[in-house]
Amino acid sequence: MIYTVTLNPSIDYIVEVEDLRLGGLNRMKRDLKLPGGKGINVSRVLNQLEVQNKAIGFLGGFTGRYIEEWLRKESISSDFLFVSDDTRINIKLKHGDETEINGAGPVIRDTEAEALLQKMAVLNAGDVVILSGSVPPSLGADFYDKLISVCKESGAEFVIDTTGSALKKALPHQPLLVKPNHHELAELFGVTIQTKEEIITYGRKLLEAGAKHVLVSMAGEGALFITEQGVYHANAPKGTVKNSVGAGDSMIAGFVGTFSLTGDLMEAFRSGVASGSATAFSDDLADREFIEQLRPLINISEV
Ligand SMILES: Nc1ncnc2c1ncn2[C@@H]1O[C@H](COP(=O)(O)OP(=O)(O)OP(=O)(O)O)[C@@H](O)[C@H]1O
Ligand SMILES: O=P(O)(O)OC[C@@]1(O)O[C@H](CO)[C@@H](O)[C@@H]1O
Repeated sequence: MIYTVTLNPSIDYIVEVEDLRLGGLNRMKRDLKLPGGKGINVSRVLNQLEVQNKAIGFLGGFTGRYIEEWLRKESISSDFLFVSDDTRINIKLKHGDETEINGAGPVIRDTEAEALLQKMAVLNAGDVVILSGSVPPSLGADFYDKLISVCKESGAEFVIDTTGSALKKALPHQPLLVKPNHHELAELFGVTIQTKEEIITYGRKLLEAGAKHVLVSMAGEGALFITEQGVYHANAPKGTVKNSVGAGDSMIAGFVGTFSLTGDLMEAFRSGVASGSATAFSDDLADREFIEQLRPLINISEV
């Protein structure tokens, strides 16, 4: 079974304005509320790919109920822990460019945190746990360490999609996959990255530190896949970007979902890129039909 863990879900409030006037009254041209949070996005795309999975994490308040109801309507299996504070609302402002304003997240009490760890007792060897996104500040920076320990004790594999020291600390525990974008990779090492060669150099360092597979996404430039066997590049198809929020999560869903169904790394890579691009070219996350349409357009070559 694949589990996605979203410690800090959100309603993504997508707001489009014609011309952003800071300090003035702006009227929305269009707005849209979507369930969000990285693990939830991964679950929604896995569901499109008909890969069985369960979404877990914390939800709270009216915003949490909105997300729970949405997931129920999409028949996404979930087992969230309900907390007393409200799940956050993240603003995604489209004004020619994309500006994001993400909330810090609700207060999670110690008893609630403990109860989530208890839920993880269902894990078995062979399961894959996808740990994605930020950690609400009240949980403490080491909460991912605790979740990783639970995964390791049960023999489950884990994927981690986060940044900074939480990602660094996870590497020696041999995550099945890490997927920084090229900016996050540069930030992780405190460098600026200009070329594909530099991405490969720093991507390899993640392998050396323990990751089993490394995907470095580069938005419209596609992605690099770095493994013990070699380094591969995939192009991204061309299209009109509608909403790139969740493109990275879709890529993880495509990769992990296809890898779990086929065990084929190159097909998983292809599926990851097709899913990421299908989301970038959609208002909401990618649907199955669009992912299938883009899949043949992805060319993979060894670097
Ligand atoms: N402009 C684009 N054109 C085509 N494909 C795109 C574009 N942006 C994203 N993608 C696809 O999605 C994948 C992941 O995108 P990106 O590198 O932006 O990840 P990310 O920064 O983690 O995304 P996000 O944080 O917005 O979810 C890319 O490798 C590519 O396949
Ligand atoms: O604040 P975090 O947890 O880092 O990121 C949260 C978030 O920006 O990530 C998703 C897209 O990847 C959105 O659905 C959501 O709003």
